[in-house]
Amino acid sequence: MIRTLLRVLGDEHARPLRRTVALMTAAAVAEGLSYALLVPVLRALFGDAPADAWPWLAGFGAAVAGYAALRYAADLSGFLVGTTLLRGTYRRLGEHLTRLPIGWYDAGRVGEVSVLASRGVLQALSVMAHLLAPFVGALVTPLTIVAVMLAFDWRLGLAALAGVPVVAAIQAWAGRALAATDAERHRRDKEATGRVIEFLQAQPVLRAGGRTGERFGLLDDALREVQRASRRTVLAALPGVVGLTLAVQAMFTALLVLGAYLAIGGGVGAAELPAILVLAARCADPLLSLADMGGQVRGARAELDRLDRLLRTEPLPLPRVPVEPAGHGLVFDSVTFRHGDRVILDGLSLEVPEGERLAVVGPSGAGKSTLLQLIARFYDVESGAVRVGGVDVREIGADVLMSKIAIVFQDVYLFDGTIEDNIRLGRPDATEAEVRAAASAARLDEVIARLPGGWAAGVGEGGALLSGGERQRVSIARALLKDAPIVLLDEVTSALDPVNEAAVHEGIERLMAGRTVVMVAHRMRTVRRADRIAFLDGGRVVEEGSHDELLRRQGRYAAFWATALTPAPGD
Ligand SMILES: Nc1ncnc2c1ncn2[C@@H]1O[C@H](COP(=O)(O)OP(=O)(O)OP(=O)(O)O)[C@@H](O)[C@H]1O
Repeated sequence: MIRTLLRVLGDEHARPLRRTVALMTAAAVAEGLSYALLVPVLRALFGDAPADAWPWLAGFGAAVAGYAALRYAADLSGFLVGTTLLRGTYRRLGEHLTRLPIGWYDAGRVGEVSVLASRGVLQALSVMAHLLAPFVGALVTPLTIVAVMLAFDWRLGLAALAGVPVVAAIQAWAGRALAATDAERHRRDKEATGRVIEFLQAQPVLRAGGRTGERFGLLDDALREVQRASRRTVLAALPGVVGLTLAVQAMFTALLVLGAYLAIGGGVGAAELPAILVLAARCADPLLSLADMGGQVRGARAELDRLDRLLRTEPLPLPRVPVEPAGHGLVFDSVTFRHGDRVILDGLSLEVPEGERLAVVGPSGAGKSTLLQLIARFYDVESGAVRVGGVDVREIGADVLMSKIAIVFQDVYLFDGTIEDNIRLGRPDATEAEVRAAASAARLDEVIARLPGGWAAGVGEGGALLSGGERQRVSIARALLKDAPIVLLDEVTSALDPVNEAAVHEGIERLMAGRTVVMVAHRMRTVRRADRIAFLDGGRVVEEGSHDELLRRQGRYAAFWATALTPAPGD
């Protein structure tokens, strides 16, 4: 477990962690030894010269004080290391998540990562802060006591030692029995969290469709399954707990009988027997707590394994020697890309010279958005290459690549802060005047003037307090502020009212000026702004040219607009 912990956290934490475990072990040994001194103390007290007990009592006091100091140092170190590790783990997890391909983030992952990041990491690392010291104590203190018993009377010592494999076997058996139910409970937990997130996010759709009750039923079922799985886990843990309790009591009874037998035969002094029984009782307590702690340690270990698996998911490989792109032209060179088994782009080749505006048109699902995502390296291609400024995007440093690209997506996500905070994300070191200029260029002034708090008004989680068009304008201002030479636009005006649409178009026109642009277009008005159009279908570019050229050709592009512009019956 310590090895997994170190793999998860990195070697820089190895020394403090090892020091903490060493302190905990020393404290546990000191505890065992302090109990052991009871034997000579009692022997002297009940012997011929009770005054001989004084030095032993002083030794006992010193041992207890030593144990207390070591325990304090071990607990403090465990707590400090635990909190440092917690911070380090969150940072490591955060950094790793930002490097994973966007394609990794499917719906199931959201639930999984939420559970892991909230409860999982805490549970895994609480072991360090709260559980490791008692756990080490529960193992090491009884072993020390057994060693001392061996020194006093080998027969009683051997009898106590015989219990060690029994306890270990019961612990291992209980662990195996629980592993399956633990995994099932975790799976149910993840499912339920996914359902909760879906239920919350889909509220507008559910209410509009009158399906709230139905989906709540599914959520309720998932929560009931969690409850059942938890009950199964508790039931599966029961034989282990009862087995351990019985084994420890049986050991204690056996020691009592053996001790009495030896005392009657004169093999053990009458004063030593109670002392040895006190030691045996001190052995039993921590062993019994093992059953309880074992479950928590196992749970923490399972979380740690999950964290380890997540951290070992391959991020997009970073270039060993990053190359600086020379210019801002774009090239797709025989690019093939799949989502799972499905080929989305099939040997696609395309060129966008620096400063040109290319519109990508095609039927739904043709891979238009995927094309944009490959330029920003949200995924790596299967074969071929995407080049920016003549350099394969895999050879460009991630920061450099992202600094060259501004993206305006269909779905705009705003963070719960002010409009200014959200625009500033485009370039955090921009001056206030620059942020305001970007806001004006995206025609956000009128939106800000309407908001009760003006510039200081919050936009709500996900930008919920703004309309769709207003959110689009914020994302355009963000892109304007970024002032990147390449602009990627995923059709942004599909569902806007005329006022918002005009404002958004105006912002976009400023955003595109003098830059290399690739825009996914569903509207004729957007397409006509492009220098060139690529019509995508079946994973390839099937037609390429200007709007007028392609219309004259009377091919797929012309047919596409003819269908798109034909009013539906009843319109
Ligand atoms: N993360 C994903 N996992 C699996 N398949 C995906 C994923 N993202 C997209 N796809 C599939 O890839 C195909 C291309 O998607 P893409 O979004 O690029 O199409 P598009 O041409 O932009 O479509 P639209 O015009 O409808 O937005 C679609 O069939 C989609 O179902």
